[in-house]
Amino acid sequence: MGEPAESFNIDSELTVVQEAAQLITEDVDLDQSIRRILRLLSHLHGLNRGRVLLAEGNDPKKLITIRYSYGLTSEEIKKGRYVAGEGVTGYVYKTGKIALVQDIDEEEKYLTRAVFRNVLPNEMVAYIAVPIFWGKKTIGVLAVHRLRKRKRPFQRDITLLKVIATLIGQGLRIEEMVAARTADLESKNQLLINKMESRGAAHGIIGQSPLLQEAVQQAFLVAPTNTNVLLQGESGTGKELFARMIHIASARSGGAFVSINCAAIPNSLIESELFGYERGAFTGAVSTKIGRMELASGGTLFLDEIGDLELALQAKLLRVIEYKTIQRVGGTKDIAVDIRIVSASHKNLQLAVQDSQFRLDLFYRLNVFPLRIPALRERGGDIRLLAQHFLNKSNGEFSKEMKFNSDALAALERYAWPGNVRQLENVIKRLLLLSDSRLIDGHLVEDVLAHEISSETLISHTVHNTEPGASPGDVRPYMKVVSDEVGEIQEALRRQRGNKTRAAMSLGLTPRQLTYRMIKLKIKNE
Ligand SMILES: Nc1ncnc2c1ncn2[C@@H]1O[C@H](COP(=O)(O)OP(=O)(O)OP(=O)(O)O)[C@@H](O)[C@H]1O
Repeated sequence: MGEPAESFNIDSELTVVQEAAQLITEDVDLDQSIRRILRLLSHLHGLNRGRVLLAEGNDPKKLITIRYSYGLTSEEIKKGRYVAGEGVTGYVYKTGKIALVQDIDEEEKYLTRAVFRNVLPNEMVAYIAVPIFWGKKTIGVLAVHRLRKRKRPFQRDITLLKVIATLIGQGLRIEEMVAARTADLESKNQLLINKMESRGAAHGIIGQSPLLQEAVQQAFLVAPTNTNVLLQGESGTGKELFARMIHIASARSGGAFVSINCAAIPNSLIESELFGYERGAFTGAVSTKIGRMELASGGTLFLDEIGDLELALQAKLLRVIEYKTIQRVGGTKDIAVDIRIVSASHKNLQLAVQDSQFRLDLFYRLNVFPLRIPALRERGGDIRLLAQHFLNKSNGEFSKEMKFNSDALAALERYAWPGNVRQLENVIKRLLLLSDSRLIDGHLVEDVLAHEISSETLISHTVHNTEPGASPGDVRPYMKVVSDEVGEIQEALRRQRGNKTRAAMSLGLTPRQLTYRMIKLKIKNE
């Protein structure tokens, strides 16, 4: 690169600053603008091979790379990567101080990494690097070469470069804000379109993916009939939301929606919960209690985790379906009930039937209309919509105004979500609380997801322990067909250092379900 005529009067400095300010504030293409500024610095002031190095978001490795340059080859650009503290450029990035190397051949810290020495003029060459700030934080470095022999004082170059670095910092900030705003508006837009177009959205079911929309359509198809529905899907996929939607969209919506989780209540208590009891039926039954079946009469009974219901109770449930009557525990009177049953299971009930764990006749009665709720990993585009939905929700809850940048949404989309929508909601809350800027970026998302239990472990777990032919979505990961459940729970507790909530999550259980299983299997949390 030829050196320009020596021109260092104040006018040419003002020209550069003025042009730079104009380019940064007016030009939409920041790429072009920064390159033109670097070109001006070279042509008017002999500040050559200008480069702007930037960190990638909140990169924990603090690596900076050349993002914009003038007069560098693509090979040189590729080589220009520095960890914070490395060489002169890394030093400026790490400390936020200015560096002036009067003779690069004499400076030990100068790495000669991006540009080989023989490419530069065969005379004394200087290197100046100034930090680029974003508020008080150093986000990058602006660096140039110049001939040592030029008469222009270094101090003037440094002052000029500091002003230019400030302008570039502002430009980057504006660009980031515009990008975040655009990403934010785009995903809000999508969410609104979804809410307008999807029938499920009126019931809080967010998602546009074909598999989810198909499930929603089927749910609306079956809702007005009196048919029993069996919802199958992994934990946290939204089975309860579907059950409620079916109830509300049915002619029974004036009646109650009563739900019971068969896995969360000990079998010894389920019977009295479902059927109620008469006063004096057992010690402690001081007054008559109406059971959930009676409460659900005229409405819908949601039996969650039906696969966990023990065989004796399965027989009683079958009787209710057949005769449409119940007897309270300790009672003799038949009480007529008019209930529609929507049941749900993460287990493959057909396999449970084969294993004689579930009655075939009851299975047929419940499975009149099977509805499979897809796992989140099968619902690609829905992750963005759901993430935005939960971000809006959490912003309201915590009085914040956080946004995702596009990297954050892409990182959320790459993850396989073994815990499905429930896990996604938890992760979004955590991101909102952990982010120290209003913009949630991809690195923070990756950090938080790295602490989630690996989906591969869960999925391979699922597949290994499933009978051939069963789809992974049908079996909850923690539920092995041949299971060492005690060992598995102990291991999860050990890994989570005794934290039951986290251990439950890693097993795909709710904390209540875990507590119940621990009591049932006599597991102590040591
Ligand atoms: N499509 C969706 N749109 C919005 N929120 C959803 C959706 N699916 C699930 N959720 C939310 O995710 C959480 C888990 O959903 P839900 O309890 O219905 O799942 P589930 O399949 O019944 O889980 P489990 O099998 O563990 O009982 C709830 O907070 C629910 O509101």
